Amino acid sequence: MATDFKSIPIIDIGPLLAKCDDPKMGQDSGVAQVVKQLDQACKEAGFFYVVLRILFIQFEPMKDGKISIFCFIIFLSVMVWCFVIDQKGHGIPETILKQVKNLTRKFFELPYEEKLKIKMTADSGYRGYQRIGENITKGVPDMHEAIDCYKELKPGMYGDLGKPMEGCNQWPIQPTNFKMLMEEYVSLCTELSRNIMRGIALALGCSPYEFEGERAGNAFWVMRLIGYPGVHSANGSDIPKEDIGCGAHTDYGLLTLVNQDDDITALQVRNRSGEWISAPPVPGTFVCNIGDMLKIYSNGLYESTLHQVINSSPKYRVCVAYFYETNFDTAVEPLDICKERTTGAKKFERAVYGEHLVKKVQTNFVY
Ligand SMILES: NC(=[NH2+])NCCC[C@H](N)C(=O)O
Ligand SMILES: O=C(O)CCC(=O)C(=O)O
Ligand SMILES: [Fe+2]
Repeated sequence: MATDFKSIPIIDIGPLLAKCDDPKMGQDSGVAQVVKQLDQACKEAGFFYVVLRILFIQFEPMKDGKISIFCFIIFLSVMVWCFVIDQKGHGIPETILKQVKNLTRKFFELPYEEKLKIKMTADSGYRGYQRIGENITKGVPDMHEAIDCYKELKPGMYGDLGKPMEGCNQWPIQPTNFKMLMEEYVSLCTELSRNIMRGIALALGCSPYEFEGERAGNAFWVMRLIGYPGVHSANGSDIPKEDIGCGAHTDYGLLTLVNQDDDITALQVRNRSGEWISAPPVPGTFVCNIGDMLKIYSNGLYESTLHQVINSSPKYRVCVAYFYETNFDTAVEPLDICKERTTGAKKFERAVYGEHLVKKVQTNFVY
């Protein structure tokens, strides 16, 4: 149900995060405002940015060179207060967003043989390193390399359903502290996603906990550390050859958090008339988008929007995408309240998340 959006909205979710553990959060006016913005963004684009903390870009009283001591003291106190809030762990500090991308870049800079030490195979549960062109989208090899990680599935945990994804993540020894940082990052993203999903649940007219318990109380997750080579002019030609870094696709679960490089615009989102709208980097934010399971739950009120990646810059682009999903074995069907809000009829058949994932993974990689 996407519209002809021309840009992707930016939402400051601070007020939602401040109240997200209060069962009465739905009655808070700050939360209500965030929920309204989430609802609109999910209906119109299926994509939005979340700002984790308000940044002071410009201090107004300093603009014309005049500044009173009083204003300056207020300014300093606000800065100190923001610092304290940050230390309390509301939101994810921008330094961690950067570190995760830096370590990812360092890994991709290693020699190919080194990267192959954690090579992905079907036997590794599709966990590990995939070379450029190994991931296939709609029959075409994607011009990216990546490390794919998934929440660990113990042998037999979900019977035959889980079998193809069973395995442990493969972490490189170099760069050092890789595993530790990435695991910390996953737990921060999991918590943040759960909280954003509380806002989305309210936006759909549900209880804030609609996507917990049986549905996503034991949320499965996926993380992809991705590198897209830059373009180079071929044989002295002035026209650089543009490759598709990642072909048009939708994401599979509930909500994706994209932590992209700060200086390259490459991610594009398709609107209703088929135009590709850029999602340029906004430092300190995540680009969030809706996955196939949320499209089903919402009976199409929210869509899992098609997107693709084209890196037409000469620079190598790094992106870390975290995917928050339902429980692995959850059978997803349109929620009653969402059927009422749409045509009344059920637009999608029930789907088991794990089956959907396995089908996708087995067509993405042909081993
Ligand atoms: N898990 C992902 N989101 N992978 C990226 C999407 C590309 C994948 N080959 C697909 O067709 O879906
Ligand atoms: O690189 C990006 O910006 C997005 C990657 C993506 O869409 C994906 O891995 O699903
Ligand atoms: Fe995606």
